[in-house]
Amino acid sequence: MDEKIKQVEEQYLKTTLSAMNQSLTDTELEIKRTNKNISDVSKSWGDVRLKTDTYSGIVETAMSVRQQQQMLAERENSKSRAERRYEVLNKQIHNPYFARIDFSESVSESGEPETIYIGLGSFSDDDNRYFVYDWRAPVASIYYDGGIGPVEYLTPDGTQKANVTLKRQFQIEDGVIVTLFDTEEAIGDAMLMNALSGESSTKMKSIVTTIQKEQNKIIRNTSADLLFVQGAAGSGKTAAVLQRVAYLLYRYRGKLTSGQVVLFSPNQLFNDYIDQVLPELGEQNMIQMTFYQYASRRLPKMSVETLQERFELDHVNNRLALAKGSVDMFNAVTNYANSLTRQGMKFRSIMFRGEPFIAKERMAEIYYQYNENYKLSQRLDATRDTLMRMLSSRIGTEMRKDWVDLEIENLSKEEYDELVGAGRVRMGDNEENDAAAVTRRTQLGAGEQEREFSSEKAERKFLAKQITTRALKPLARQVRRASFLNINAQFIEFLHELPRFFDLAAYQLSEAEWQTHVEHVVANLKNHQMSLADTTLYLYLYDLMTGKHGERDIRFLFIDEVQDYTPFQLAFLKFSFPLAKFTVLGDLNQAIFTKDNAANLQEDLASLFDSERVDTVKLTQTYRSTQQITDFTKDILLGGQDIEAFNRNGEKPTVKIADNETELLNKLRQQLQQNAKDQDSTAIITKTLADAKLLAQQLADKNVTLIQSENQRLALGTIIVPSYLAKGLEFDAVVIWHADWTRYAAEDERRLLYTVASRAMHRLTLLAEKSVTPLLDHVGAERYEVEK
Ligand SMILES: Nc1ncnc2c1ncn2[C@@H]1O[C@H](COP(=O)(O)OP(=O)(O)OP(=O)(O)O)[C@@H](O)[C@H]1O
Repeated sequence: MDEKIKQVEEQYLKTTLSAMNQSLTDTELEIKRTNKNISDVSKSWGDVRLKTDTYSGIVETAMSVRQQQQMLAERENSKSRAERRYEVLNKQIHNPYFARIDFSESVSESGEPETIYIGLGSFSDDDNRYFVYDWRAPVASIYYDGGIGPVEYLTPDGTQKANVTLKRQFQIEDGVIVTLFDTEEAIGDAMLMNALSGESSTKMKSIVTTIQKEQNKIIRNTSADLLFVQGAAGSGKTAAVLQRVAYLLYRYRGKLTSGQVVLFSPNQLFNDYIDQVLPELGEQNMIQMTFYQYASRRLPKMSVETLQERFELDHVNNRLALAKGSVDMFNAVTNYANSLTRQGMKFRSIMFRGEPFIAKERMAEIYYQYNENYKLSQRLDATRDTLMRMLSSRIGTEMRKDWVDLEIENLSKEEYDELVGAGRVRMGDNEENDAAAVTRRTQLGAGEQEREFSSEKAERKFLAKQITTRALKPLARQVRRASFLNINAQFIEFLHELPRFFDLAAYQLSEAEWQTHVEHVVANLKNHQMSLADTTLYLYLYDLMTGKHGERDIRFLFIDEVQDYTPFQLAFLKFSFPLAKFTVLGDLNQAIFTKDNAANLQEDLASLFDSERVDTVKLTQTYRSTQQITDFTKDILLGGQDIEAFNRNGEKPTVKIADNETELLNKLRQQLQQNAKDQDSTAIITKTLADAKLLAQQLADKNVTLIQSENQRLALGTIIVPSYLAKGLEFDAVVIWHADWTRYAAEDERRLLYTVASRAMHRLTLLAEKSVTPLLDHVGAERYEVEK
């Protein structure tokens, strides 16, 4: 690189850093100043004069307290703004920008090009001179989208044309330019290569400096209601989508908070893996959860099938699984619920002291007394109101009953005092002594008081009312929570009635087969156990019965590993987050739970949205693994043509074969030693949890961490992890344990083998007993080494 260019850039960096330093000093002063202001305001509390003798005095006091509070809040606010700015600047100053582009705004324009620098955040001085632009600013899109020459980029006001004359990339460390080079491509391969050759860690990193053109499309899409991202393992779906969250928070700043963005992730371990990316980009994390957490949280009394159970034990026949996970089934539930506006809602009597207080038959009469046009939610609200009124009107009769007399006679002194409110100290009376508390106490009058009754009869009446009201309280709660709806019975009835609403034959199911399955579901339900499919069905029915409208505050919803969701689950999520724009990421080749059933997922999902507002982006280039590993893993698949390896070289994958398990274990030990020597973090991936546990015992002498639950943390070094928990993660080196016919034989395990093998970044080893898995049948012999 020309020495002169270097000098110019060093000068610019110097100017930027000095402006940043100035701003840092100013901000520090501002923090100190607001700190002082805050302490001044706090001190001036003493000046608040308490005038509490007259009404106007109280009002005056309250106003003055209010004013002080407001002042304090404003100062605190500007303090936290300044503190945040200080924090950001402190980070920026080490690495203020990573790129420069020169461009003229109109393609035909021949004037002086504009120069902008792009960094993690924008920076301008007091005169509003922009030294650095945020990577999310519209104009920064040019950097990611193309090379030199004419480009277009989207601004909130429409498409803008520009002519790019220079693209320069920087690596700045601790305020010093380490490298800089000009490029004509979108993002120079050198920079990407540099990013990809590093070692893995237990935390994913942001890709802001090397976002690829296709990824940029995903990140900046604001028009689609459903953005479907389909891409091979390691093609940067997750990486792009996290940048997208950061982008959206910037694009809609002031209108969108991270609490309005939800990400559904494959497991908790993965949540832990990605939770540093947004903070690294200077944003707060969004809400992250798994579908299991979302569903099971709502059914605390049920034991909902876990990830492991779903993977290892849930083998209901495939036609059943397909039927239950279908959009047809979703529609069947909707239609069934609609039929309940006319008849068939199931109720539970509200019980009191062992007797029906309001019998279920009476409840049905009330529920169906409203006219036909009432929707389920309106019917429920009206029924609730009526039941509440019935409860209140029953207090009068109930309080004359014998049980009430008996309770009054048996009242202890404490219970009596409690009921009449004698000696009760009002909240806060003895706790605070600030101006607000004093004002409140003055307004409320004296705290402690004895209650006196005019006669014994009045006392009895008072007590009886208190006791009855207290006893009926749980019933009122039941009414409010609609627990008089018998959801379990309704769910079971729906299953039995299904043939009226669903074409079983379309899924090659006979009615007898279905009813047998229903018996099985009912038996499980009695033991408080539910499969994930049934849980979703149950919750949807429940929401329809109770007229829930979903969480309307959520604006963006992301689903990672969407191929492991059923169309039913997705339709349910659409129903539950009705105002959210969806971004879903998936790779049908990694469908390890839903297997072949995932084939029509994209169509099914798209059918839930306005077709005009569905966009699809396909990523074919993979970044995670070396060329050798990608070429090997894509051949495991039958249709892997769409996967392009990134040109990063490494060793070929190795298959190591042993005659028995003891020998296999020896080979594993040797491999671990080798990997440790090369400073690779290794994941030994087993098929099942049982395998992982056994192996952990066998390797007890080694420093290995067994990951057996998704609630654990990833550890550096060597880990043992069952296949279904390795989803979405990556490791320097991967060893597939028992890559032989004992674990990977059936055709439907092809995707599983691909999924686990594609976790490797630099080194992949398959350990097999006797012979390697037949699922390598399409992998050319030249793609891997064999060691016997
Ligand atoms: N533009 C990029 N620049 C640098 N690294 C990238 C880029 N895109 C992706 N990567 C890296 O490639 C690896 C794989 O990316 P990611 O995990 O997002 O892929 P994925 O498509 O979600 O994979 P999978 O389907 O296997 O979970 C990560 O280490 C990520 O940081």
